Amino acid sequence: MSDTEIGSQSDTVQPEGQQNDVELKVDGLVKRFGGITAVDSASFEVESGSMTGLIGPNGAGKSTTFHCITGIHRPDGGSVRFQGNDITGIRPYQCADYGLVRTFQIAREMANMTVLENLMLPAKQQSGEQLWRSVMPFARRDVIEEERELLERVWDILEFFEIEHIAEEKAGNLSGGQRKLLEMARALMIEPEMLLLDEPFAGVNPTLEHKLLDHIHELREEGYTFLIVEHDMDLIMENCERVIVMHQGSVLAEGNPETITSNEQVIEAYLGGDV
Ligand SMILES: Nc1ncnc2c1ncn2[C@@H]1O[C@H](COP(=O)(O)OP(=O)(O)OP(=O)(O)O)[C@@H](O)[C@H]1O
Repeated sequence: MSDTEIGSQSDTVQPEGQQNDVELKVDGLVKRFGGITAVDSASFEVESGSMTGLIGPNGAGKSTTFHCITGIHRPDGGSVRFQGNDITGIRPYQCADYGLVRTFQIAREMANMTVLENLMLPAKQQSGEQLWRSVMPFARRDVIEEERELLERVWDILEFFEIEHIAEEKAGNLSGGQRKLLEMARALMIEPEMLLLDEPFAGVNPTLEHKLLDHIHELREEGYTFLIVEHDMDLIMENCERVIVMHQGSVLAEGNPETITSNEQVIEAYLGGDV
């Protein structure tokens, strides 16, 4: 284990050249909003331990697909399987039980909480901490031990993201880039196996963007799986080994960056002929 290793994912790292397992399988996914078919029979797979980019022009259905996978929207058709489990129509709060988590913008009500408090919260919700546990004397030792472990994890994650110095800062006072780091740190508190990142670099300055990318690569080497929606095409092509292109609700192409950038349909539909 490296000093910065914060998860228990290292066991799942695939030796080079070995066929990876499928982590996420989306099959014939459909989501309609009234007369609009936002996701139109989209099918794709994400390999375990991979860094996969999901790209496509505005309105292609990327966010809706994310929402369907993580239970924010209930799909109208198709299925979603995660590590072989059928999670179609899952509730958002159930995702963490499966080890699947997506980053969320820091909600307004969290802005008044410190970075530390923001990190404590998801793990507490996750462990299902209940009031009775803290008032029953026989449970107190457990609670204290749990709190201690939780704080240890919080500080490990703060160190990993190099944001210990802002631990006591209110989330609302952070810069855009620091917020993105906090969003990812919060997701990691849930101890996921796969992270879905929706535009993780939006509004992030180049220095922090590099830092964030380094962290993602480091986590990926530990065995975490990433599916990233991002508008910055170059960034996806340089950092993801696999790219899925959505267009008008469906998957137009899938493959490594080289294949995608030379795919005629992609060039026509998405890149406007300018690769
Ligand atoms: N809640 C909703 N109600 C009605 N239509 C919606 C809703 N959410 C998305 N849509 C529509 O579904 C289509 C797909 O939208 P979606 O946000 O998934 O695309 P996207 O690829 O993420 O786009 P962008 O890159 O611009 O964020 C669009 O036509 C959008 O207007």
